[in-house]
Amino acid sequence: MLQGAVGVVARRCSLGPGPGCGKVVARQCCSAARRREWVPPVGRDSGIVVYNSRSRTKESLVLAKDRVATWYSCGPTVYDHAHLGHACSYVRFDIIRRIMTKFFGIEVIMVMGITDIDDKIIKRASEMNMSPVALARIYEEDFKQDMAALKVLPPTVYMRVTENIPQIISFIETVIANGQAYATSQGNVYFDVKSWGKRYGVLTTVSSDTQDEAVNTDKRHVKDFALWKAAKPQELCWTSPWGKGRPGWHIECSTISSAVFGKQLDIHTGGIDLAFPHHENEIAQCEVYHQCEQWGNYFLHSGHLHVKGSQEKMSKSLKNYITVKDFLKKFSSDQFRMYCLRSRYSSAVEFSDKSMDDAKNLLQAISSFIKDANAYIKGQLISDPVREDILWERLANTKVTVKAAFADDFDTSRAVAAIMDLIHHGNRQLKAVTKDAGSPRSSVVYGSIISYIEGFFNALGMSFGERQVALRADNSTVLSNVIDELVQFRTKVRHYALVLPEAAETAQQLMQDRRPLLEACDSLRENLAAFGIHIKVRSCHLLAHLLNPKMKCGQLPHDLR
Ligand SMILES: Nc1ncnc2c1ncn2[C@@H]1O[C@H](COP(=O)(O)OP(=O)(O)OP(=O)(O)O)[C@@H](O)[C@H]1O
Ligand SMILES: [Zn+2]
Repeated sequence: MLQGAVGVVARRCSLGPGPGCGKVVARQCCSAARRREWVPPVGRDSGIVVYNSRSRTKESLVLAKDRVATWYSCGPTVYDHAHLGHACSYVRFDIIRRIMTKFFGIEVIMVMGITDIDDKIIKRASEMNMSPVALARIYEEDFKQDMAALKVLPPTVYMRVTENIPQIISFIETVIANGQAYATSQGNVYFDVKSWGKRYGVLTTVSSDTQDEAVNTDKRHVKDFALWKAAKPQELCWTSPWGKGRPGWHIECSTISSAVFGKQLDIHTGGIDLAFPHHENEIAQCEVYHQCEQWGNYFLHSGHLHVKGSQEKMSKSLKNYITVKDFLKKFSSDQFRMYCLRSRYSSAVEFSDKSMDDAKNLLQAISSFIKDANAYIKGQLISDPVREDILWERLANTKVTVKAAFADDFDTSRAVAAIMDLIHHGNRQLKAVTKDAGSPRSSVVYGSIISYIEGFFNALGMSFGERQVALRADNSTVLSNVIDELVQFRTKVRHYALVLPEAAETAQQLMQDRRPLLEACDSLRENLAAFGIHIKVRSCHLLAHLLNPKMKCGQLPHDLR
């Protein structure tokens, strides 16, 4: 594994002279008025330079904890099949994640939020005459399957919005208590953008200074955005201090990220369309909630995938999309990955048959080189003598170029070009001849080249040659999600069965009534254990307390011991 240069980073404020500036800094050196400037975090330099949308320039990626990156990724809104635009964004970030892990030794802890309640979900569900939650579950599962088919590594955890409503409500309460949001008589809660002032507009140049009174709405100002939306009649909703309703879009990600990582977040990613307003609003909310100066140190945005000749991104609403499933009927995930590798993650890309042909041809060239080199090593391909010294040097240079390209904002196209150049030289030396002159074979250098090239592509989520692994990801992902659902269902049933009233007599009776539920949970746990699935039960003391603060462990139902 190649390791990036690391060192403790204690930096000078980049803002130049000013009160308190110019010395070795933590973040607080800059006045609020100039706060839109990004301040390098204190931590360890990863050895990678990234384009940071927060500072709008390339910066050294400094991680708060040595070789550990906390990463929040905005996930999909699950109301339809994923298309190639989504695939492009998630595959590109998957490549980045793999580069960080495999080439720079960084452990990535990634959280992805799943938007499983929103206007589009509600609309589609009503068209299909089903509940929004059921619809969302179907497309969430579908998304996970598509990602597995594209060999995108799952995040460390997926977090659904609907499973974090109490956390979202309490987050909003804090933003209100900190004076930056207001509830209206109609049961909506808005972020007060105007009074956030110059702090608004971190990622894009937008002004909060609008005099406009909002029309036909209960907002104070046009730019104010919803943290909580009052429910329309018949809509799925949750009870809140502001009445029945549901969360706004931006608050979901702020809450979920904060619930897992607190106020420390190294990397935040999403497609470029999310920079404004979504990420801008997430930043505002989190900085109010955490009362901090800089939430989210690095914002990385992927460029859009366009259909050739179109200015518009591939999108469901524009109906100009190809679903991942349809695409994979014609092409392989390796071919799509190669298509993605050929441009930098942040640039816009055109999708066309020609671009897929180019990706296919490159893969073909790599495969045929690996085949030839293998044949040469085995003595099935006879060649004139090889200049080994040149090849060893080429190989060493390629490794240096690849590492440098990756360290430069994950320049995958330069890295692939370096590999293709190595292949070009490898091929040039393999001059097939019909007559074996008995000269010694240069097996080791070709073996090393193959091993490096295969290692390179495997590290990026692809596979080549004889060692190609048949993926059975689809089934295993479905199974693992089914298990998740089952375990969650069991947890809910147990929690329900364990909540008892204070009055001892009623509690005893209810405990008797609910015993079958707990026994069923118990036997499910035992039965799953037979398949190697172990559900951990919470400690006896905690459960004892839940059940009845006075009850002793031995008195607990079987499942709780
Ligand atoms: N054409 C595209 N190219 C690249 N990334 C895209 C494209 N379309 C969506 N994304 C990204 O996919 C991720 C999930 O997006 P989301 O589920 O919100 O889809 P969406 O933007 O609603 O899609 P659509 O516009 O098709 O309705 C986001 O990070 C978004 O930026
Ligand atoms: Zn988000």
